[in-house]
Amino acid sequence: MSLYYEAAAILANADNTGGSLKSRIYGKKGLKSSPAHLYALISETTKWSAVLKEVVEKSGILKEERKLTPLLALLLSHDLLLAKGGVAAPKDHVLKQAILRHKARLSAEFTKARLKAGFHTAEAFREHINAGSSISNASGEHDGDQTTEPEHPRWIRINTIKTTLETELRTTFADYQQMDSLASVMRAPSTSRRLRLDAHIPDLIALPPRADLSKHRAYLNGNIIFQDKASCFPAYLLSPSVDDCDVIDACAAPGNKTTHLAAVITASAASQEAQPSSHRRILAFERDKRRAITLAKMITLAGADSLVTVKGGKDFLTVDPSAHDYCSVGALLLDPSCSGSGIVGRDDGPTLHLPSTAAANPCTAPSSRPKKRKRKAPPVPKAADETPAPFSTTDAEVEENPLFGSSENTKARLESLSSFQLKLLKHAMSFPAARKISYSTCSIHAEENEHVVLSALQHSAAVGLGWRILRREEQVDGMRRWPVRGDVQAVEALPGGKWSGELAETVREACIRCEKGTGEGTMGFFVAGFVRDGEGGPPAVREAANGDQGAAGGTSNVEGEDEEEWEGFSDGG
Ligand SMILES: C[S@@+](CC[C@H](N)C(=O)[O-])C[C@H]1O[C@@H](n2cnc3c(N)ncnc32)[C@H](O)[C@@H]1O
Repeated sequence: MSLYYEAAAILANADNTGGSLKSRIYGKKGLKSSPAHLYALISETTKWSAVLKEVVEKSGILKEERKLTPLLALLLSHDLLLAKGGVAAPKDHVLKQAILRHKARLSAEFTKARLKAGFHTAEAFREHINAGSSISNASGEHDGDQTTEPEHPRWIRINTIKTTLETELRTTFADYQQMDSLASVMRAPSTSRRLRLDAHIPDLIALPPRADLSKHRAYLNGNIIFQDKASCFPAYLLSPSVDDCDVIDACAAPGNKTTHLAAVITASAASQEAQPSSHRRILAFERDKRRAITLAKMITLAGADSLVTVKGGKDFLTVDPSAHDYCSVGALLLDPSCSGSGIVGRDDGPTLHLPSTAAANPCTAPSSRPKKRKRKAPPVPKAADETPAPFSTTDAEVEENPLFGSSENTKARLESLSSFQLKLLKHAMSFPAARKISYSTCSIHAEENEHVVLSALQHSAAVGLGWRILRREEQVDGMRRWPVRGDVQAVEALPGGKWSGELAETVREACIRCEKGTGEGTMGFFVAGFVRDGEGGPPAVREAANGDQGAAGGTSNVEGEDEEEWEGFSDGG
């Protein structure tokens, strides 16, 4: 029986493997247990670990059972108390016997913990923990659906390709009350009928945290799309006009920003009485073939097929900007793979709470059992009271956390990501007719954000081509009004940088940041816009194009394919 030993070893992560829990389990060679079983056991145990820690400590079993490490005790007590099939081991197995000896005591402590948390039934307790809620408001202070801390709202983008805000307010949200403040929505129970029209992004609404519309017809038919507010910034900031002709989404899957772009373009064409689909295209690149399939499905669901051409399995960096097909590309949206450090629920996902070996049942005598162990127990990770568990199990699609590991790993990873991101940005700048670019990440790290922007701005090719930052006062209304701007220290701290004074302030003001965990209800995010002034532009270039026009500056970085891997889609939903 290796399940519990294998699960403990994975949790301990002694070899410091990077990546999400899922990728670490499924990528591990030579496992005896089923990866699915391991994953379920570890994630469920982690979810319950705050409760189980207390149960294990109060029962005093760690003092009595020398075969049990804190990790094994957590995993086994989880299965004993909560798994349908109980402990998954033959009845004479040493671990099963060790935990079963204390079944009555553990069950009693578990019931005490439930009652202390204010739940009169096991089902209610289970629901509470499954909803990702903590037990910090225990001790009888449990307040039902009402939460005390602001949570992340459920952001809904109205898909204006298929419907309108007014129509949805009249139908899908007919029985909802429009609130004056986001706070009153963020603090409301998930089932409450409250909404808030967003103050910055058109056609975006906030619903209470965890509001579940996933089975609603409006969601299933693509009239509404779940998309974090911050994730709506890039397409809105870019706001390509009819004059911008074709638009590239360089890193498109799963397609939140592509479909938003399509909606923005459709709206701008309607306001200018132009026909979007007859002249304009969105070219959506996605180098991962599997993810390109998801992208295509999302585009169809959003009703954007006539506008979007999916370039599935195609690496944007290998595209020749001077090729005839791209001569009318006037705007590019770049939302490359990043560390994902801004994603809500990534670093603050389920935390593993380890029972302390020092905690003993005051009624239990210290163990006199022999110390000899047949099997070397896996090393014990730091208790999560000090350090969060190195993974998040919040989103099936967002499954890499490349920054897990030592600080050297983090530094190296950030360097590799930012050099990939810069390469992508410089490549985008080399499209001959391009006049607008938006660059975004769901990272909170300056290395992936302000530093990439500044490095691009001071790159000779960008300077030669006339690229500059899109200043705050030039931005679309909602972005201009958004209060959180670039980080001053990040701007001034660019290694080897010359950014200070007025110039630095202009760039800092131009950069847009979102912070997670604030009353704004966004994830951590960064976006900046670039523009190029001057003559030319897509229609003129298109007319003049003869298929062999060279890319000015020739910065198409196709050499040395980037080693960067898929880090997960940026939106967390
Ligand atoms: C952060 S996600 C994009 C999320 C997307 N913009 C959205 O809003 O739904 C980055 C995506 O870019 C893809 N990607 C990374 N490098 C690429 C490249 N060089 N060319 C094309 N796609 C790339 C990844 O496979 C991944 O699907």
